[in-house]
Amino acid sequence: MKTFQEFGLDASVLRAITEMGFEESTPIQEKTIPLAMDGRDLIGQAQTGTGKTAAFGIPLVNKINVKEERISALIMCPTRELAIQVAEEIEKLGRFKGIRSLPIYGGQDIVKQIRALKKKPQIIIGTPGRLLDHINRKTIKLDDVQTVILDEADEMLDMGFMDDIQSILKLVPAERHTMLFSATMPTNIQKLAQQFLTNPEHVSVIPKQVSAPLIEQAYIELHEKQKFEALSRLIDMEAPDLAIIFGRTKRRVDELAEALQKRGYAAEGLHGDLSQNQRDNVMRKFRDGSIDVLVATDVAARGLDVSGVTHVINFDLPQDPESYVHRIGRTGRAGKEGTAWTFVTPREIDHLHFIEKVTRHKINKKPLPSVAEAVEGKQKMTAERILDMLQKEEHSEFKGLAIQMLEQYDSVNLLAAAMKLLTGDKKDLNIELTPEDPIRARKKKFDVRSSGRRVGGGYGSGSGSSDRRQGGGGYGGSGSGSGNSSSGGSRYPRKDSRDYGSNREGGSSSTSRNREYGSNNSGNRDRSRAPRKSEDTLVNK
Ligand SMILES: Nc1ncnc2c1ncn2[C@@H]1O[C@H](COP(=O)(O)OP(=O)(O)OP(=O)(O)O)[C@@H](O)[C@H]1O
Ligand SMILES: [Mg+2]
Repeated sequence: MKTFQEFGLDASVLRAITEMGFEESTPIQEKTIPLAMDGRDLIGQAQTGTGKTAAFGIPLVNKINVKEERISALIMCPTRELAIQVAEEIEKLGRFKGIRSLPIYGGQDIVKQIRALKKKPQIIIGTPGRLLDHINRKTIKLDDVQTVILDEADEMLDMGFMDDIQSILKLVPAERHTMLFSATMPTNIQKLAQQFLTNPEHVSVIPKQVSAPLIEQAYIELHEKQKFEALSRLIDMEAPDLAIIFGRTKRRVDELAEALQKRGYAAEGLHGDLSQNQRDNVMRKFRDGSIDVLVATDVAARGLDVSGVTHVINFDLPQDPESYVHRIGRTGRAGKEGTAWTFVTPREIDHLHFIEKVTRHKINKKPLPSVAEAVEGKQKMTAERILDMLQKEEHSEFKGLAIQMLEQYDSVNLLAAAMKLLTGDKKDLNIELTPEDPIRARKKKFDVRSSGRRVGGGYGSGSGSSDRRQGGGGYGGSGSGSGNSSSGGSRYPRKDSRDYGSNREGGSSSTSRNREYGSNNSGNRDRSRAPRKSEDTLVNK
């Protein structure tokens, strides 16, 4: 791997990279940075957690002229959380150079944003809907934009942002540098690239396995009713530093977060029905460790990067392999190890095997954790906490008392009693969650063709039987020929059960919302735009 010194970057950018603790470039960075520094348009594809943000962030920050008082770069992201996260990374990269960047997303006070825009940021990181709001209000002008980056482009299109993205791109001067990053390369992404990129270089760093290799994957077969008990035991047994638990619906997430709190875990829920403030708060707490369990819908599956997530638990099986890959990709990031557990009810086993097949990764079956294992895990945790305290030497005020007690009592008994107190008893509350329907593979519908398009193809797997009618320039089975309009019936409705609608920015522009939700003719998108009831009733049954 190349060191960052070898790219010929600005000293201030190098300093920022060093301060961020990056020593070597990741494969996607090694490939994209030189191309981007040459001003080449590019399409980038790489596994989760491999540094795609810095892959475009570094050359971008390197190139920006800090004297510029107008917006010279625009980054588009699908969700608010991602806009904030990407903005933070850009901010870090640009710190010593003095670059001004600003995230712009729906749900945040627009007046505040307008005020912040007056500080003349050079880089705007935004979600398409809210960006368009500002453009219409003339509070954002794109006349001087020289670089455009689309992050998680496939997700943006799946969320129905195609029209918005096109409107925005049409307003950016044609002479510009454009980079597009996407996990998959379905036809609509290829079309978008054709329309808006100039002779792009395809950069894909796709190993054989779809998911990051550092993630250990396991599943537990159980009944819906056993799930919560199993989860508590699993958390106790594994003692995660930080864990993300995925639930299928918003209701599920709310109930689960509350149930975990009742049991004494520091958990909170994250889904699209929360206000922006609430969402920011939850993410802040999770990042700073004041909660260690984040319960989320798929809203948190894409792109989110929280360091120290050691465990991902799929409380409910994800709807499709792609979602599985993104969910588990929240751990095992940046060269660290992680563990992913998935709960599967007996009726969902076929679907799990389908996920294994498409991701080409074996998911090992594990038994339900026993009470003994849970207890042992908790005890170990307590011992670790004590040793930790010992090392920090912050316990001197107790020493006097300890000496006194040791004169009267046996040391082993004393310590055991203290440990029991510290471990605490799990409150044995009876927790009942509303059951979710199982996901089942529709043998016919989950055919290789649709899977090849979404995942196999997207990750360049090109599994032998996938439909390759359109060849799909270098992306294996990507060109399955199921464009939006033709895909309608045969594609499985991957979004229907997701926390989806309100993940979009709650922008103030009703016009753009109408456009986003209403008048597009893609069967797939229309269905996913259905009212929230669809969350609770899986179409995929
Ligand atoms: N060269 C590097 N060395 C060490 N850490 C890095 C390097 N580049 C990026 N990172 C860190 O790796 C983590 C993952 O990066 P990032 O979020 O950009 O991944 P990603 O490829 O966009 O993943 P996803 O597909 O999930 O969006 C971040 O915390 C980032 O700071
Ligand atoms: Mg990313």
